[in-house]
Amino acid sequence: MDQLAPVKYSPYRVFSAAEWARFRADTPLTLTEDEVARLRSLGDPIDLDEVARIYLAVSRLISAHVESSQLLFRQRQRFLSGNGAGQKTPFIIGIAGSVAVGKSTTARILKELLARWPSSPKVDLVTTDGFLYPNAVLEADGLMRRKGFPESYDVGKILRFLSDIKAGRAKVEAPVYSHFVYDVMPGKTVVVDRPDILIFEGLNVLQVREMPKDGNAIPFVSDFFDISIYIDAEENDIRRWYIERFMSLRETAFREAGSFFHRYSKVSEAEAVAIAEDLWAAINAKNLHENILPTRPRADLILRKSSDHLIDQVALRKL
Ligand SMILES: Nc1ncnc2c1ncn2[C@@H]1O[C@H](COP(=O)(O)OP(=O)(O)O)[C@@H](O)[C@H]1O
Ligand SMILES: CC(C)(COP(=O)(O)O)[C@@H](O)C(=O)NCCC(=O)O
Repeated sequence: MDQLAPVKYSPYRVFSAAEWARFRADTPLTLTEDEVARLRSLGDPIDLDEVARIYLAVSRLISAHVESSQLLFRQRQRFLSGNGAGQKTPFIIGIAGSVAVGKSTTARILKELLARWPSSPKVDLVTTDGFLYPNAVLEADGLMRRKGFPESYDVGKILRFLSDIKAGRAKVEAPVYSHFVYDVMPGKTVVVDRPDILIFEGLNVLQVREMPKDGNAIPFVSDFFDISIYIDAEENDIRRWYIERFMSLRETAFREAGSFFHRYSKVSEAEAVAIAEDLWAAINAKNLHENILPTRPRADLILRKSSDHLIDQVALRKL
């Protein structure tokens, strides 16, 4: 008897961008070209076509999840309180991926699109960089070249923040980071006040940790997510985007005296490229290999970019 051909099982169904675009169905395009221009990060070429091709279907899918979780919540409340009333808790979306892959643009576009759905008028966005330990602490612990690695974040603070949000608490504060000064801003916070959706974006949001031996399991950050997205691309492309962004910032933000990288606006172009390459290789690429890429299989949705920064493939978890 013939051997059965080995079947490759994957928890994902993979779509080309053109196939994925069809799931937009009749979702209206509610953003303008100017709004997209305002939302995109430095070096990201995203335009209205990309929003229509990829992001409308993503927002439609997420919105279906939001609506069904709101329905489930009301039904559950009928069991708990007898009348279906009660404070609904925010739907949380996690967005993960490498440094310089374009997470912030995706997060900002989704924030605007999702806020236009009737089920989720209030959408907040928080980035995990605010939860990094301040430079003074990282310096004292010898972790300045480990920024973005798991040990550089106050994970307890992240878990308390997300658990307050999920508990339905009003006016929960999140700390804020400045890329310009390259540090957490002392005393500066953003207030998250019972949104319909919270988007929580950062390198390490899908990370798992070792279980403590004492049997008291601590939750993972991703335990609080209702849906998660990983932004993916070839490492060589991400590296190039990182270096190009560094070189553009050298012409703009780094020129200002208060910028942490100000000194790099004064070195030669070749030296600046070498510095960016070193930051990429010694910190961000290492973190990508060790801590970020291994979390990709945990995402519900993977948006894969090609070398032009535009999404050419979408993988959706089947279950
Ligand atoms: N040194 C810097 N100075 C100013 N802005 C920066 C700097 N580095 C990154 N940014 C901006 O910070 C945001 C987050 O960047 P990053 O953490 O690399 O994630 P991503 O590129 O995936 O959004 C982006 O909008 C980027 O343009
Ligand atoms: C601040 C970051 C860790 C990103 O943080 P995130 O918002 O993803 O938590 C990253 O942009 C960074 O600064 N990495 C350190 C190496 C570098 O300067 O590129």
